[in-house]
Amino acid sequence: MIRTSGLTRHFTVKKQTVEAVRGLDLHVGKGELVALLGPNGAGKSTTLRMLTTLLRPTAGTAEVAGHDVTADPRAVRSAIGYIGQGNGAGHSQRVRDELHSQGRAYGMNAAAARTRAAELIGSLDLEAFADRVVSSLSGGQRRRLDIAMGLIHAPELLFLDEPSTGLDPQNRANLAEHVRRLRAEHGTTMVLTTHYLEEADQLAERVVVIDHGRVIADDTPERLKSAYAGDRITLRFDHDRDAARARTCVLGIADGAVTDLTGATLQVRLDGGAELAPKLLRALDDTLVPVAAVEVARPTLDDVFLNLTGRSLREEAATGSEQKLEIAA
Ligand SMILES: Nc1ncnc2c1ncn2[C@@H]1O[C@H](COP(=O)(O)OP(=O)(O)OP(=O)(O)O)[C@@H](O)[C@H]1O
Repeated sequence: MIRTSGLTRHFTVKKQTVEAVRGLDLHVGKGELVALLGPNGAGKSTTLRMLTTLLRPTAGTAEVAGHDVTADPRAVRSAIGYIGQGNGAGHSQRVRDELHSQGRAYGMNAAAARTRAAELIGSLDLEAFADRVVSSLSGGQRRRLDIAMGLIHAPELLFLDEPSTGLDPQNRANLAEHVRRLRAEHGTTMVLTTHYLEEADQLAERVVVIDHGRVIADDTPERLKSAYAGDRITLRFDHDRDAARARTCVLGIADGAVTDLTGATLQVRLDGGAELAPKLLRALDDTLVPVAAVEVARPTLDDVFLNLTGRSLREEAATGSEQKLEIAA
């Protein structure tokens, strides 16, 4: 469905070159559900914009739904759906009519467009404002309308750029449900970008981790976690010196463990943490180091990102949204 080779995009800003996407090789097969995961500015949207023909690559090639994005952008566009970050919907029409017009623009007949619009209004929970004009909707309501607009012609390949941004947890769950249904009922191939770790983890079968315009990992969430991040055991003590002694003890018995000591808290990363935790606690007990609390956590995709880059995606996402709020204010 998608095959890129050395896909590259540069921007020139005030005589400086920004290398937004650097030599991306990506292959997405029919029916796959792939998440592009990465921090703000990693190059996810630029990649999507090239694949959907909104932006010309600086170098490299991309074939989408059997057509070259540069040589045959029209054919690409008619085969795909795209739900962007901005809102594609106009302002003066009612929600229901907007959806209907979008269906007609994709060549659906009036009856089919109306039926499909009604279906999406129901499944994306748009009923309460289906007869209001678009300009009167809140940000979250517009987001849901954008999503319905992208789904109207039931495309075989759907791109979603940060689909859940601006949605409350309830609507995020509705969207996830809708995405799953599209897969199950129509075998729709989907590529979405996100910096919600949980979304990538729960929804995608394959996660492509992007950082500074390059793919740094590409696999199922489970395999990424087992390859790049061990379980995390957090041990808390009453005194800093106990934590330091515990670290020596841990390193003595857990081969390959990575430890992080902060005051009276010791974090230990290792494979098979759940099985090793009782052994660790027994060893600490034997060496008379009293443990105040212990917690074992399975790795997350954030641990994967942290291991690959030394940075936390969660923190970067938080900083990014703060920046956005400052700009908005
Ligand atoms: N039109 C543009 N002009 C100049 N620079 C751009 C343009 N679009 C993107 N960039 C830059 O390219 C880089 C990649 O941006 P991109 O929007 O693709 O990242 P992203 O991973 O989608 O981030 P986010 O999660 O914040 O949407 C960033 O440094 C960004 O500032």
